[in-house]
Amino acid sequence: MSGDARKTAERLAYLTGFGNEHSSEAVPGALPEGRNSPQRAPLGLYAEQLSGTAFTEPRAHNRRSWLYRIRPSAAHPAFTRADNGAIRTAPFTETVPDPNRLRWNPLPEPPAGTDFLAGLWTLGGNGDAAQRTGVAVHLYHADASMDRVFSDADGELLIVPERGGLLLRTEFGLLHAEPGHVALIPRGVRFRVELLDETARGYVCENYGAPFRLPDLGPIGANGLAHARDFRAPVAAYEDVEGPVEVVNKFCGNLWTATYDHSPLDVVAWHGNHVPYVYDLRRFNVLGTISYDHPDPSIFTVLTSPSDTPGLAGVDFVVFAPRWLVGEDTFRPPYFHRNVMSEYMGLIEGAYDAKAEGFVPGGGSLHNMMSAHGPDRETFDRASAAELRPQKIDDGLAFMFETRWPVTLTSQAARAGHLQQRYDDVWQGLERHFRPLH
Ligand SMILES: O=C(O)Cc1cc(O)ccc1O
Ligand SMILES: [Fe+2]
Repeated sequence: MSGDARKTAERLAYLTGFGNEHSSEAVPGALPEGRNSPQRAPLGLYAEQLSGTAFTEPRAHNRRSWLYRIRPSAAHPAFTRADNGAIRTAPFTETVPDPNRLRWNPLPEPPAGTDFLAGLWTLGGNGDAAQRTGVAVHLYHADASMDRVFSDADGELLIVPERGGLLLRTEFGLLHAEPGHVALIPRGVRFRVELLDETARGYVCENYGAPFRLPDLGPIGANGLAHARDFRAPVAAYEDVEGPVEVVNKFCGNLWTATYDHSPLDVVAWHGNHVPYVYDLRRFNVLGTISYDHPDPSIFTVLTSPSDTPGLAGVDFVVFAPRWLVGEDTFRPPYFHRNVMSEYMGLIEGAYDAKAEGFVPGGGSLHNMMSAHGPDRETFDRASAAELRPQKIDDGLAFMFETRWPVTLTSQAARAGHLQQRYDDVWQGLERHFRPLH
């Protein structure tokens, strides 16, 4: 934690727009004009392409950036295996998939000196990182800034801070994320997390699949949900540091480490669309009913990672943001349901309208494929009797990672002391009210 880091974070400039062909140079003239790879790159820099999608993927989904750096990334010593800590990767085989409704309290305090990487704790996931399908759900709890640099070859990282601001120093420049924002680090991008407060806590969706993109809007029209212009990418900023820097690389489930003789955050200029970004969830344009019934929460999708079946996401990132409820003759909280998709939910702030108690900021719930869930008894009773005036829900910020495949727990999540033992009880006492007319 440092006051300087906070000042730096609060003064950052950004490039705006989702998926744009951005370009940025920290030193004038560092970006070549009219070509990507001139015979000699400007200012004695090395040109390097970073591909987040195959060269040949459709233009609309293609992600790549060109980086102009002090040393080429190739100039590094061999990686050797490092301890994986509490990080686990798909395929998840430590436990059998569990059909029960599950809920956790927040992660316990980390040992002093725990950085973001050491503080990552995997709850579970699905798919297979090496096949580039599925997700992992992680939580983190850290109390120290990273000295080392991390990159994840297995997937992109959607970081959802719940407590404590973060300064993300990336190859592309700096990003600032506070609770209520999300930050995305694309596959393979090197970064370091500095804490802006005493501790930092939150959630991470590691997406092995297709990069998150904005959902199509269909009949909604050209505007609404998350607006492309609200996504902020960094401007180029580089470290010119000679000297030992530990670089940790997550590859097919294992951490590997190498000590470089320079900082790999040495990109002086870049252009492209495979870039990190931050987004303030409070900018989400929440749409919902203005007549009756509770819309499906797909209406709250911020970002989606499509799978190979149209309409069936590898994972959707969904936010339950402050909004008005005005539905007439409508049970307004989330309905009872069973879903082919699997739902991991977390809470960034306040409360969630389907749960009166027990679902707390920093905690999470898992409602796996077809598991029956919905409002707890207290919420059901209250909402069934409520007077249906226009009502503002403005005391909470919850989110969901909704995935097409069941989430299998790690053994640490299945055995965790912070796993709630009696979650099923929230649906106890939902009495029968059935009264046949004769
Ligand atoms: O609370 C949940 O389970 C998430 C959810 C919210 C909602 O508004 C409708 C369906 C749904 O799965
Ligand atoms: Fe649900």
